[in-house]
Amino acid sequence: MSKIRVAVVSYGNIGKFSVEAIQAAPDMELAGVVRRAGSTGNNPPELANVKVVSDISDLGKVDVAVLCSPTRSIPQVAKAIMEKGICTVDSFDIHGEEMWKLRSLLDETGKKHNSKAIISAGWDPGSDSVVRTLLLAMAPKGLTYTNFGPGMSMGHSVVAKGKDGVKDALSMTIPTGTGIHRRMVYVELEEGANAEKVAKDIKADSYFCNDETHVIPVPSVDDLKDMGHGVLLEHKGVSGKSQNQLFEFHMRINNPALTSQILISCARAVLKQQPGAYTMPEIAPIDYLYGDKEALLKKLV
Ligand SMILES: NC(=O)C1=CN([C@@H]2O[C@H](COP(=O)(O)OP(=O)(O)OC[C@H]3O[C@@H](n4cnc5c(N)ncnc54)[C@H](OP(=O)(O)O)[C@@H]3O)[C@@H](O)[C@H]2O)C=CC1
Ligand SMILES: N[C@@H](CCCC(=O)C(=O)O)C(=O)O
Repeated sequence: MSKIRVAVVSYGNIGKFSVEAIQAAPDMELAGVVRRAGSTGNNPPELANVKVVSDISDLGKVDVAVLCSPTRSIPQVAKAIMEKGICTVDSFDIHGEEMWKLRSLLDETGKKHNSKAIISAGWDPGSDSVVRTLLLAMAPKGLTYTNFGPGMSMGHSVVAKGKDGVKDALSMTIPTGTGIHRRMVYVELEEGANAEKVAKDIKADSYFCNDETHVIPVPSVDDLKDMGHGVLLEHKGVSGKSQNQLFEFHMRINNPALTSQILISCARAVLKQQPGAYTMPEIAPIDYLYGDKEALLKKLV
């Protein structure tokens, strides 16, 4: 059987780990990497034997594009690629209304151009969304708390890094209980940058404005960086008419490695869907897996 040809779009943390996950997948091959600067950019040594382009059309046949660009650029990047008839997966991490807007946009695009997308497919949103869904099926009434970290939020770090005057940033998520978090943002400033203005810009951003946020200038962000993260998901509720059902889902992880593995599993699943856009809870879990369906189900069920 021919392998699924996968392109990685944007080569930051998630892009790098996505290339590794594709190389480790028995049913996939890397079609190439799409970067803003293409082959003329400063590409790292591990891409020496990989085709690097600035336009996905230069990669020949691509079945799925794994989008590893900053979340706020995803609507534009995904739409343009889906219009070429190529499927996409992304880890867009703005929950609620913004997620729904993206789903609606890509659902319409997919139905028009015969392409498919799985959106918001990292670990949160992503696999945690599936866990939250199952917990509700197990105890429909009750409370769910998602407690992150402590650990590095890639999404928050990208946003802080994007502010004027910031050379590099690390946003640490500190859980304070019942789904509430404190954000410790370490910033390496550009020469002459105004630390107060940088702090104000970060705290005003919608990624940060609802949480207690501290912005701390440091000489080197790299000296502090550790991409570990984790979650404790708690659900206490009612099954039928019986109270006090308590569930916990806990993991400690390398953030980009897990995010990328989930994106690659979604790259396999997306090809099995009808044209349109989906979130992870909408996909049959078996579609994420490599292997014979009957054999897998005999083992898993
Ligand atoms: N749902 C989830 O669970 C998770 C989601 N994420 C999401 O993944 C995203 C990427 O994270 P990460 O890899 O750490 O980020 P990085 O900053 O390391 O990488 C992003 C890459 O995108 C490209 N890029 C940079 N700026 C722009 C721009 N303005 N427009 C388009 N492309 C740009 C660059 O690649 P190049 O130079 O090759 O063009 C850059 O290296 C985050 O925004 C986060 O929201 C991350 C973890 C978990
Ligand atoms: N979307 C997150 C992953 C979930 C953790 C989180 O949302 C946080 O630390 O705030 C990320 O970008 O790393």
